[in-house]
Amino acid sequence: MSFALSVNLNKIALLRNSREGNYPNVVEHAKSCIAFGANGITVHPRPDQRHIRPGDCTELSKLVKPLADVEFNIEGNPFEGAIGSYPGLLQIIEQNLPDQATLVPDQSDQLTSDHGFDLEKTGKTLEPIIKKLKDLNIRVSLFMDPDIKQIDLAKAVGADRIELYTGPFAAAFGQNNWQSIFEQHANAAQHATEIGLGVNAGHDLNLSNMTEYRKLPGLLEVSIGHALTVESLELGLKETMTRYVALCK
Ligand SMILES: CC(=O)[C@@H](O)[C@H](O)COP(=O)(O)O
Ligand SMILES: NCC(=O)COP(=O)(O)O
Repeated sequence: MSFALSVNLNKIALLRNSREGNYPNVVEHAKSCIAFGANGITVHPRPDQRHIRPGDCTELSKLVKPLADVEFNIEGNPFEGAIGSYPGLLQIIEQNLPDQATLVPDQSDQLTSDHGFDLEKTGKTLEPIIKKLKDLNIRVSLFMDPDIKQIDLAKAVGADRIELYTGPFAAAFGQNNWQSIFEQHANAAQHATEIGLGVNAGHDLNLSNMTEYRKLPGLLEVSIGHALTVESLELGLKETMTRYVALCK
């Protein structure tokens, strides 16, 4: 059992954006996360630019792409076009050529991601987008609920990987029904692996619930941001990263 840890920097950018200036510095923070063992850096720009901005993607891409063993992952809604100074997710991806693009079916005004794709509705529109990204040598992952039928459709539209949406697991963790939710995720992950899809996971994972989620069969990568940022307030970034790196082994 060993999988990659990609650190999501949205919340570092959110803190920076609360004032003028560049403090905390997102790129310096990325360097520290990498020095403490991160295998990847994730960003999820949104049209309101409340956290990660297009310029951050450029700077982070410059930092991460020359590093052989660290990946850059850009997440977001591919159907979001340009709004004001926001150029749209696909343009950001095409300009920065990340190792991985994780496509997420958010509404533009969503507080955070809260569901996977319904590919019966959006599969046909996604298919050419996925092909275009893959032609640019970008690995494409789709944000999905643990639903076998939908996962089959993810394979059919050409995705390389799925990212299982772990919000409901995280919300249930420690209560009576978390094991049954984990079971659903394990079945979905097993099935995805069997049909040739890689399995990533993310949303509200933390040091506590990762002690169980790390057992997911075939898990290749977790992306973690919100809790990791909060935990580092108490533990410090180095200790927090050290604990995550140990959980990912
Ligand atoms: C797809 C996903 O689960 C994450 O990207 C998460 O939504 C972080 O985004 P925010 O930081 O905007 O909440
Ligand atoms: N893809 C999930 C992600 O990047 C981080 O989500 P969260 O830990 O901020 O909830």
